[in-house]
Amino acid sequence: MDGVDVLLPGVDGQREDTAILRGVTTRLDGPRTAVVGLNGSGKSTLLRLLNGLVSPSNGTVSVHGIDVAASRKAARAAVGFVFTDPLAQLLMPTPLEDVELSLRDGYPDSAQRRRRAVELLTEAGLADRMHHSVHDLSGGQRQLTALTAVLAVEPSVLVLDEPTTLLDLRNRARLIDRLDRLPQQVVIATHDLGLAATADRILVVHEGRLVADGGPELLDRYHEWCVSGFPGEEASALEGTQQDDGPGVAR
Ligand SMILES: Nc1ncnc2c1ncn2[C@@H]1O[C@H](COP(=O)(O)OP(=O)(O)OP(=O)(O)O)[C@@H](O)[C@H]1O
Repeated sequence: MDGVDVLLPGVDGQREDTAILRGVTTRLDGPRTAVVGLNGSGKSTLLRLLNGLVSPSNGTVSVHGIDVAASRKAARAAVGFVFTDPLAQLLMPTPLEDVELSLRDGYPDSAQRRRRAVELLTEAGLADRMHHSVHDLSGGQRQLTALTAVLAVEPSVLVLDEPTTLLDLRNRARLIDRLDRLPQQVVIATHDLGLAATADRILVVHEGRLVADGGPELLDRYHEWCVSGFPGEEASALEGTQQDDGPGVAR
């Protein structure tokens, strides 16, 4: 297991008896991985396998040597997950309380916990919103609050599902800069190809399969596939477009 951060050997991801992913075999060992694919291709399912939110119907998922299905609690501690919809994970009435909740194990002293929570929210640009109801925050402020609460527990892997959908350009740039400076391994599912381009590795998921794996240069090809059809797809939106599988195609 040395050097292996996240390993998915031959995983089939299943949700409520429906097979979504088929035979995904990969090892996510680089610092920044972006998962791209069309709507419904299986990106979120792939991400959810990493912390046991989805269980594989076949194969095993391990994160830093932890078998996710066997040790769900340990996997959830290791894998911080930021959902597309921040309200799905904000449990407390205000950002301050939510971040304090995340810090309860690491900071048993309430005054220290509060100081640390204020510090983290200030760093995230949320100093003037930390006492507001999370329901009164903008979508982007909620998303930044959720990210702050997840990072507060210092997970070793950070998984983000569509983290820029609610952000304005300034906060998007801030997020990209923040992710860039994080020590954690980061895995992102996104339709934001500018964000994906900041990753050192790109995985392309199509119809539940991992169809390509490569560096950021793969994004040009992915863009083309979105327009003209994926390798092996019979119907092509642009007739006569050459579909050269070439390097980078996983299968
Ligand atoms: N709980 C579920 N039960 C059955 N099918 C599901 C369930 N959740 C998702 N699916 C289906 O699994 C497929 C993949 O969904 P997933 O959310 O992984 O896609 P995605 O690539 O993240 O899509 P998007 O870009 O639209 O967010 C979709 O066809 C979806 O309808």
